[in-house]
Amino acid sequence: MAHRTLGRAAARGAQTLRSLRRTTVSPTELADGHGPSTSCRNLVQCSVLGKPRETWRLGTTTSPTKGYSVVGAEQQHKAPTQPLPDPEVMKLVEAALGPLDTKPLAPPSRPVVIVISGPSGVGKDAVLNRLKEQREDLYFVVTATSRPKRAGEVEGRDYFFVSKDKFEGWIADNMLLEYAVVYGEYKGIPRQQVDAALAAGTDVVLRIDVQGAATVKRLIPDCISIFVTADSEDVLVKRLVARKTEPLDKLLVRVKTARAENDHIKNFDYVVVNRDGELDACVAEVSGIIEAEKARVVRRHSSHHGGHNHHHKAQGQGQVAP
Ligand SMILES: Nc1ncnc2c1ncn2[C@@H]1O[C@H](COP(=O)(O)OP(=O)(O)OP(=O)(O)O)[C@@H](O)[C@H]1O
Ligand SMILES: Nc1nc2c(ncn2[C@@H]2O[C@H](COP(=O)(O)O)[C@@H](O)[C@H]2O)c(=O)[nH]1
Repeated sequence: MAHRTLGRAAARGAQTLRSLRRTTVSPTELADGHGPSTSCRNLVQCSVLGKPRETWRLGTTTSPTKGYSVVGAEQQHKAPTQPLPDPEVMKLVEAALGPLDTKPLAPPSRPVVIVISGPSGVGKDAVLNRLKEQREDLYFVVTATSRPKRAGEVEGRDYFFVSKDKFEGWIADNMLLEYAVVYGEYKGIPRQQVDAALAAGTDVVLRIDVQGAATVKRLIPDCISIFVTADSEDVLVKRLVARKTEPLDKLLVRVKTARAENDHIKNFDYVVVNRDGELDACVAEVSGIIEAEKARVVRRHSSHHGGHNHHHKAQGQGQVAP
C-alpha cells in the first residue's frame, strides 16, 4: 500500500536523524578544508552565509566561542560493511537443513485502534494535525457532529457537519460505532470508516471525548487509549480562552467538564502532557507509544483476535436530545 511505504520511509528518515551526531569545527578548519566532510562544511557555510533554515533543518547551532557546532557529520559515513556470507558455507547449511525461509520472522502486527482523548482545549487537534503530517501510515477518522461549523473548519476534514435529524437517522440505522452528546451537540464515529481502515490493515486514530473513550474501550478492549493533558488547569484555560471559539458561558461549561474529566485519567492506558510550546515533544511521545504498542508480542500473535468485535448497536451516552 502506497501510504504504508511512505510511512516506512518516514520512519527510516526519523531513524537517520536520530543517528546524527553533534561535532564541532572551527571557522579556521573550514577555511583549511579540514573538518568532518565536504557536505558538512557546506552546511556550516550555509549558516555563515546566513541561511539559517538550511542549517536549522539539520539541527546546526553556532557558537561564538567554540566555532560551529554541526549536526549531520555522520550522515556522510557509510553503514559498517558487512562481511559477505561464504556461499560454500551457505550451500552446506541448505544441504543440511533444506532451503532457508525468506518469510518475515516476526508475525505482522494486527491493526490497532488508538483513542486520543482529553479536556477541551488541551490540544488534541493540534497534536493530531501534526501527527498526520508525520504518520501517513495511520488513518485519522473524521467524526460527525450536529454542531455548527466554526470559522475555518472544513467539511470532511474537521468533521462531517450534519443536521440533528440526519444524525438521529444514522443512530437509528446503527451507522455509528459510538456517539455522545458533547457540550449539547451530537458527536459520533462513523462505523464504516473504522471498519474499512481495519479491514485494510491500517491503524485507526479516534479523537473523542472522555465518555466516548470509555465506550470505545468497552467495545474494543485492546484499543490504545491516550489521555492528553496540559501542564496545569491555568495553562489549559489560557489555551481555550486564546482560541476564542466559545462565548464565556460555553467556555465555563468546558472548563467545568475538564475538571471532571481529569479524574478519568486512571481509566486510560497512557497520559501524555502537551506542555506549553512543546507540541512536537507531545506528538513524538504519542507516536512512540503507538510504535511500542504495535511491537508488543500479544498484538502480533496471529491467533489472538481480541478486540475488534464492535458490531452491536452503538451505546450513546448522555443521550438527551441536544
Ligand atoms: N503545546 C501547545 N502549546 C501552546 N499552545 C498549544 C499547544 N497545543 C495546542 N495549543 C493551542 O491550544 C488551542 C487548543 O488546541 P486544540 O483546538 O487542538 O484543542 P482540542 O483539545 O482539540 O480542543 P477541543 O476538544 O475543544 O476540540 C489551539 O489554539 C492550539 O493552537
Ligand atoms: N464521544 C465523542 N466525542 C467526540 C467525537 N468527535 C469529537 N469529539 C469530541 O468533542 C469535543 C468537543 O469538540 P469541539 O470540536 O466541539 O471542540 C472534543 O473533546 C472532541 O474530542 C465523537 O465522535 N465522539
